[in-house]
Amino acid sequence: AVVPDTRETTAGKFTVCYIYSPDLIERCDELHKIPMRASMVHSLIEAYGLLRHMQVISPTKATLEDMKQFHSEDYLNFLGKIADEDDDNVDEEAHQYGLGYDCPVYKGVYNLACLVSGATLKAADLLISLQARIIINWFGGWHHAKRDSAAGFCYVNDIVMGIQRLRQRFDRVLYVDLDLHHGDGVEDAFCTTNKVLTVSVHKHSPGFFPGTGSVTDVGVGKGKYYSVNIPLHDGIKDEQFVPLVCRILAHVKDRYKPEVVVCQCGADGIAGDPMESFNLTPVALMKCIYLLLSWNLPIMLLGGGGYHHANTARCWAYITGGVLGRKLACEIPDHKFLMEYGPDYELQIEVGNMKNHNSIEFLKRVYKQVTENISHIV
Ligand SMILES: CN(c1ccc(C(=O)NO)cc1)S(=O)(=O)c1ccc(-c2ccccn2)s1
Ligand SMILES: [Zn+2]
Repeated sequence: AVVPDTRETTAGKFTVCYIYSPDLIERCDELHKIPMRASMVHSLIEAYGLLRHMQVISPTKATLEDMKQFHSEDYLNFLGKIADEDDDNVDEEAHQYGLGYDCPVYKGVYNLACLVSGATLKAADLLISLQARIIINWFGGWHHAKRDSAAGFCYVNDIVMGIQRLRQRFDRVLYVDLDLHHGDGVEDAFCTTNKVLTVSVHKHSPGFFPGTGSVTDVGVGKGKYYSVNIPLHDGIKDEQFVPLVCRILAHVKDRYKPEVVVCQCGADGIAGDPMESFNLTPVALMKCIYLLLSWNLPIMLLGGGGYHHANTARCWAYITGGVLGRKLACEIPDHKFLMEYGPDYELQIEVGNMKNHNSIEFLKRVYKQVTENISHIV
């Protein structure tokens, strides 16, 4: 595996920036589906002593103007209205903006939107200003949110805003989505342009959220063939996932010659996740990220899904250590959330024994279709 050098950059002492602020963590801890996950991720990275090897950058809140670059004013005004307690007819309108079940209405949601968007915009600004080559933001990666609605636990699409910001300085942006779910919100935002190439590898099965992202979904108009989808079935393991994804990414790199990379590293495909779909270990994500790092392009790593909180923290701490070229102890270090890592208290995640529904023939067919699509990239 290629490990990036940690030589000093021209601009500063550190090659790797880590986006963090207590306020950002507290807001993310309030997220309905992943309570306290943000604190667990940050605490484990801190407990492994990794913060001293990175430049820790506190994000600024996105303004309404910033968020209007992607989201509709109506939607943002509605999120703002929720913040005002006295407005009780919020519930009727809520559903038209995708708020309700999966994205519950709650008072702090506008503040969350500003912080989460600001964090990824800050990451983009750091890459644009050449202040660092690798930016880590485990509190972003909300890939389902649409221009005028929340979706799939995502209230705002920080990734789309970050990519739009990167486009002010870079001509061709590559977006890679390693989350279990199709990165539909990001693909939708850029499916008509050849200036952003989106690659999403995900579970694609009847009735599985969000249902989009088939291999024939290639983008439209000028964006045709600049949306790449790698649909998979339940049970895929590292040994099949890594060569498939890395070979496809290598083809994309050769054809598209991206200038900057954004990678969503959702951990809900890791064995043991309540989504019970893929059977990956963090090593699979790490190997895909090492390939991206080996290209020596400016890159932003984002979080995303991950519903086994301890495994998600294990995964992103492991990736953070890998990016820094530092080996992490197998034993989870003592820290505030140590008890969550029982009974083995180890960093490593054992692969599960679920059935693998991805036959060799199926994977060969997907690979053939995807590389056929990519061959049209000019
Ligand atoms: C809204 N859904 C999403 C949306 C996005 C994600 C995601 O992680 N996207 O990256 C996950 C579930 S959903 O309908 O599939 C589910 C809601 C609740 C689910 C659940 C809850 C507990 C255990 C297993 N699944 S899945
Ligand atoms: Zn997901």
